[in-house]
Amino acid sequence: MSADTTTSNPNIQIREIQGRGRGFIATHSIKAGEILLTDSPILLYSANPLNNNKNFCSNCFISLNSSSSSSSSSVLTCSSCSYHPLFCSPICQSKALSSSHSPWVCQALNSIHYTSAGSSFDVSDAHFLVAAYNLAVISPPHFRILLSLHGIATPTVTDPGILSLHSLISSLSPPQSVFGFSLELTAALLAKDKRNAFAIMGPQENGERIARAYGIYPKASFFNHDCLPNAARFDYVDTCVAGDGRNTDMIVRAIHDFSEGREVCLSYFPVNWNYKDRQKRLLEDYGFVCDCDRCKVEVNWNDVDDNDDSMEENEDEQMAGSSEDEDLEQGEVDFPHAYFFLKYVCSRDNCMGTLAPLPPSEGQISDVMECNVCGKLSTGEEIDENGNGDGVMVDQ
Ligand SMILES: C[S@@+](CC[C@H](N)C(=O)[O-])C[C@H]1O[C@@H](n2cnc3c(N)ncnc32)[C@H](O)[C@@H]1O
Repeated sequence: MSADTTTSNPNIQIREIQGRGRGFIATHSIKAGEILLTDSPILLYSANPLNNNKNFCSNCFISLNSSSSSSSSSVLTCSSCSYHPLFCSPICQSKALSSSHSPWVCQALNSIHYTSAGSSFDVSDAHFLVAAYNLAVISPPHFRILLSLHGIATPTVTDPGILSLHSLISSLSPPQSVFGFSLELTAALLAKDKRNAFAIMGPQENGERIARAYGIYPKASFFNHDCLPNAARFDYVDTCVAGDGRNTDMIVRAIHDFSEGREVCLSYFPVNWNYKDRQKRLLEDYGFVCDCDRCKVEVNWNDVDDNDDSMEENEDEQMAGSSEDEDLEQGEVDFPHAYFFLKYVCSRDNCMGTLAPLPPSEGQISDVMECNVCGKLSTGEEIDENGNGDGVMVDQ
């Protein structure tokens, strides 16, 4: 099955790249902050479907306390559900009841709700499978796209986790579709999810950001990984009009200028992860050994094997010593990518988000950087929403 590899941005194109499958290549020089891709999910499912629904709309995942959503008095529910998913508006309720929360999904999630305590399956994986088998019925073209994404299951499925999830879905009498229902299909779907799902992060009441939902994005799934990415993804789940279906769109922007012919890469996790954790995650969840420029340097660090904070320590050493020419030279050898952390990693405590400039305006690159985790806008100093340098930190 071939995937649709067209994009609406003529400056990037999906191509086959040796040893990396498909990926995005810049077909023109790219400007810092440029919007490279806007993508809508073909499938969304809650990160915590059974316990954490009261704060977010179960359809569009906007915060029910957000100024963009309806007031809490008009929050709607599904009368058939014992775990009470909530909807931010009549539009979301009606969309959900005919798609993501169809009668079969409703019945399946209720059943999972009753059987999940003490069971061996992962509830989030179970919810993904319910959403995916539902997609096969409500939107076969989208299901075909899901099947065309990267990720294959082993020919003989023996993984106890997959076997138990398949038996659970089987007991829920999934609706019939042209794609059928089989252990192989269940395993393939789980592989697609593992390789391609993006977490949609949003702030909780205490300000901490958690994954509210996971989404499969048909175009963004073609971004390969680099431990020093040149693009970053932004989501604005609480800042759009509830029910318009666009607040779960993902926007990918260039972090800095780069030239035609370069591959456009995201980092699949926060860039401050150390070498060992990065390699482990990439091998276990994505099936490859990373040999990017940063990994080629960090593989030689002595403390790579036994120090979990190796990257941070080397970075601190480099920054602390940078006033001395001699130390700087040594730091450049040990950690030539320190500039990335100084320039493109958020300095807010415990944030570690990636910074990219706001989109260029009339060809002019913006000097306002936005953090893709905490949303802080900054230039050299903190600035407010209107771009004024008054020392105010802006939460979004
Ligand atoms: C989200 S998909 C990216 C698109 C994928 N290359 C394709 O052909 O559809 C993730 C998969 O791409 C491949 N990949 C991503 N980054 C890579 C890298 N830096 N080196 C090698 N393979 C990579 C791995 O197979 C990974 O599981």
